Amino acid sequence: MGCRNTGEMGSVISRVALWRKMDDDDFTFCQVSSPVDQDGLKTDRLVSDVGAITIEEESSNGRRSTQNTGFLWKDELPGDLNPKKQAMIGSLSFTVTDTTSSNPPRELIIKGVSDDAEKSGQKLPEQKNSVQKPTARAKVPFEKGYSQMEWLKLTRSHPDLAGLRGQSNRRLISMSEVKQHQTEEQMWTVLKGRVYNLYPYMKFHPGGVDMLMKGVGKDCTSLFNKYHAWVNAEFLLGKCLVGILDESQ
Ligand code: HEM
Repeated sequence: MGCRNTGEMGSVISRVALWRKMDDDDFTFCQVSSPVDQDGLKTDRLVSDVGAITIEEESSNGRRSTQNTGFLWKDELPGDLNPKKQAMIGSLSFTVTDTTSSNPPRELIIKGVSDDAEKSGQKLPEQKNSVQKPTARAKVPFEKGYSQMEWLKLTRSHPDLAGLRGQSNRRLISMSEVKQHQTEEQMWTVLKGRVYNLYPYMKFHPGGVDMLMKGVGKDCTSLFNKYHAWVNAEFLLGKCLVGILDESQ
């Protein structure tokens, strides 16, 4: 593997590529092609534009503006006392909300103004994106021995977490049958069209037993998605699969 230097590096910022030689684990720095010639993009122009973007913060009681200071945050007051931070990056300006601060809520505003529009004094509409403070998550400390790691270990070692006793887990199951399984050891739920026995997972659920109990005997898909759509339940509960929901009934 090698590298080429095709262009003259006229701009202040030179582009450097890190290449790893596959054969000897050695690392080499070298310049890569000129900003214009490879993909037709005038990247040196972009770099200089970036150097002129404005980042400014707007508080609920008004906006301050500061000069182009290059690609830097400008803090005129120390720490949280400073309601404004600003940096210039060409014709773009950013307003950033600090949702963790105890100050009154501020909004995130990202606006882009073209050089031409700026020069002609023409004002373009601002784009406002409100940033929502996430709701506090109800952390439930897990009991010793009931971490997700322990759960994964159990799924690998337990022969029948679903309680199938030899039955197939591809069987079609009606909703009324799901409702009947709300007993000790058989706590069925429907999640994304599949029927699971939640009983073995109860004490491992990071959201707590009470929360998971809300899903027993019914389709918990919407509750599940409300709290953690990103959780890979198919993987976590794979060994608890009892069957497939029969949606025709
Ligand atoms: C049906 C299968 C379910 C599985 C496999 C499951 C799995 C999980 C996992 C892995 C987490 C940790 C997520 C994280 O830290 O990012 C979690 C948290 C949580 N789950 Fe579930 N869950 C299920 C159902 C439910 C249901 C039905 C509810 C509500 C009724 C619920 C409520 C919660 C809550 C409130 C948390 C937050 C706990 C925290 O932030 O520490 N879960 N769940």
